[in-house]
Amino acid sequence: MAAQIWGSEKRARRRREISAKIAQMPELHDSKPLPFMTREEKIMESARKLTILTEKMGQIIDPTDPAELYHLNNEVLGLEGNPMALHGVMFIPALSAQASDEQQAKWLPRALRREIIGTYAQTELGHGTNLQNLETTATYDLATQEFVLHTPQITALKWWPGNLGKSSNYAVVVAHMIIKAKNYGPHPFMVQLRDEKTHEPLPGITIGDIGPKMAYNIVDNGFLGFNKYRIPRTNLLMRHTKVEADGTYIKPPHAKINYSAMVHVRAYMLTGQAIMLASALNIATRYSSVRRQGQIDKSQPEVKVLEYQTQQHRLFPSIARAYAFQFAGAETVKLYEHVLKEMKSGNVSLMADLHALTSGLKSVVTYQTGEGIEQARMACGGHGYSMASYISEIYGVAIGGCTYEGENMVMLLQLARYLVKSAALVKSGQSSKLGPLVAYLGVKSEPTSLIDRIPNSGFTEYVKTFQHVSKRQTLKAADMFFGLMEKGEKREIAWNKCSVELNRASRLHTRLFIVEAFVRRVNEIADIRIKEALTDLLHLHVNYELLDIASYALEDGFLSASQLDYIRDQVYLYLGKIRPNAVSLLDSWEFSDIELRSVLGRRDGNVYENLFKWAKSSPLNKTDVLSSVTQYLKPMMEKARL
Ligand SMILES: CCCCCCCC(=O)SCCNC(=O)CCNC(=O)[C@H](O)C(C)(C)COP(=O)(O)OP(=O)(O)OC[C@H]1O[C@@H](n2cnc3c(N)ncnc32)[C@H](O)[C@@H]1OP(=O)(O)O
Ligand SMILES: Cc1cc2nc3c(=O)[nH]c(=O)nc-3n(C[C@H](O)[C@H](O)[C@H](O)COP(=O)(O)OP(=O)(O)OC[C@H]3O[C@@H](n4cnc5c(N)ncnc54)[C@H](O)[C@@H]3O)c2cc1C
Repeated sequence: MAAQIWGSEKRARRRREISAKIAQMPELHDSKPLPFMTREEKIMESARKLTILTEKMGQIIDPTDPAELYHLNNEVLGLEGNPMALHGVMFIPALSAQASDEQQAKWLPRALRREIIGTYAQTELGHGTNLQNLETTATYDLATQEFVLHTPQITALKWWPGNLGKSSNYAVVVAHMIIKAKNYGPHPFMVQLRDEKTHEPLPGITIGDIGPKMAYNIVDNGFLGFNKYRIPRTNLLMRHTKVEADGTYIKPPHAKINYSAMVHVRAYMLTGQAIMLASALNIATRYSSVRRQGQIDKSQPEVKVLEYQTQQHRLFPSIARAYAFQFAGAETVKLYEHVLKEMKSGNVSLMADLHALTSGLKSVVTYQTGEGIEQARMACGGHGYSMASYISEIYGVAIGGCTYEGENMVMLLQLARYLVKSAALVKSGQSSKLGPLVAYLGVKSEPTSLIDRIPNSGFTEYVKTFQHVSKRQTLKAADMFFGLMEKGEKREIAWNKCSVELNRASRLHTRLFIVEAFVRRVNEIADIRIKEALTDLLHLHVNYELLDIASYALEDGFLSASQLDYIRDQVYLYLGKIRPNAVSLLDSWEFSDIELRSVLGRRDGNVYENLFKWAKSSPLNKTDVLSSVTQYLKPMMEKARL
């Protein structure tokens, strides 16, 4: 199963080997539980481990393999981030996709050797979503052949970029490029921020940390201002766009090619989200098979809470989602790598499809991951609320994904643009022009669903039902939009008035893609035992998801009430079938105790003894009487007693 999750037996084996090596290297372990550290201590601890990793990485992993590096970071540095999180996630990808060969030769080896630390500085205090209205400017000075970076007012301060505040000395900065008074829109520039020797900010740069956040606090998300700060012309990233010495602008082959670093993260973050969801579920499911509370049959002893159907219903559909996200994520990364290769050689024809797909997936996956993690926390009762479970930290980090890389509503609307264009093709009889991801929009469906009506139909009738609701909602939302415009409404106003319906279409389309990715994977599996376990999970997935969106299929009578009863019964049937496999389905992800950082989710199940040990190690328990008591509470009580 680990081979299915991680992509191959070799990958699963390598992960195991890496974890085993890390287990033998105490210098790479947290020196004390992270929840007991201040933010400064956590940052220090992370930097300490990061430096050792930089030295010893070659002994533990193949540093050229991104999957091994990702695993190493997860184990050693953890999900709260590290001082170089954005260096790997965005800085290097931005340089790789947008810098010319010559620029790459100059900067990439230094970045890869970690001679410099970089980030991606795009979002500003006043604007994040609406990139067209960013306010930082890069004005070309023809006389000196330099760009002058400037922050015209407080809202133009870069705000949020990870590791910008304290760790990075370079950044890819996005600024409006102005040449001879003409604004060419946002472009990426390579900018040195700090002196390489002293790490002091360079003159003309104002920089710092934006303060503590809901989670992810090892990362120093920062602010950055420029006061007429000059960089050479050749620091504009010039793989796709060029500015010649005389100010001549050579435009890129696709208007949005400079957005590729964002698409990179959107494609890769799906597996990251799957891992966080599976981690929280692993903790909650293990704990649920240790925790005993109440009886189902009063004549029997107390049961493990995992025996309760409500507990299973709370956890198992999310287990199925974690697998589904992992499989859909693997497909997306493959597609991204393919499109990136094509893009580098000038073929931009697939960018729109990739953008639409990743926009929808990013939004649905982060939202459902958040839902699943929160359910996992509640499934642990009181102990889930303790930081000893570590689930609240996983939740805080995971839901950041709903916001970064494009706020979810906004990204769903990006997918909706693509769906509406596709709907227009269907309506004008041009279905043959539909891309493969939306081809189903042009296919006539049966008048009613055949779920429960055709024996041994596998998952076909489920997929057709998801296709039907997605198609119907897309065409309905598009009709609403076109109808408003026909009535004379301006395009943008009509769009806003339909946006809730449009986003519903985007969600349904994305959920269909996730179901199909899960079905494709299960169909490929040769090992009969693995196939059987995953088929059960897929049964739960399709039935649970369909029940969740049933109103769309009921409103036009595509599903009947009796079919709905059947679907509901299937959910209960598969909850029971999955129960014996539940812990194993999560243990198969092979998270080590070091990586999970959870007292509740320990592999050995020795929860109570370790909870007590953990509590005793709380800094508050260093003394029996706190100074807050001697200074305030004790005098208050004494006064009251007089
Ligand atoms: C581990 C944790 C790490 C955390 C890392 C987090 C890092 C960050 O958050 S970095 C900052 C991320 N910021 C964002 O994601 C900002 C979100 N905003 C955007 O991406 C854009 O403003 C966006 C896409 C919403 C709108 O862009 P805009 O330029 O205004 O275009 P818009 O007018 O809406 O669309 C124009 C066309 O471009 C297309 N388009 C937009 N983006 C892309 C793209 N990336 N690829 C291809 N086409 C695109 C649209 O589909 C549309 O096509 P059409 O006209 O055919 O329908
Ligand atoms: C943990 C974290 C890490 C980050 N890291 C980085 C980084 O490394 N580099 C970087 O540059 N940035 C980073 N960001 C910033 C992040 O990318 C932005 O916060 C994000 O893109 C959302 O933009 P915003 O803050 O402007 O939200 P807003 O757009 O102000 O969103 C507020 C509300 O307005 C709605 N809204 C906005 N526009 C529309 C619209 N057109 N239609 C409908 N509704 C709309 C949204 O849906 C939302 O409900 C990070 C943010 C976080 C939380």
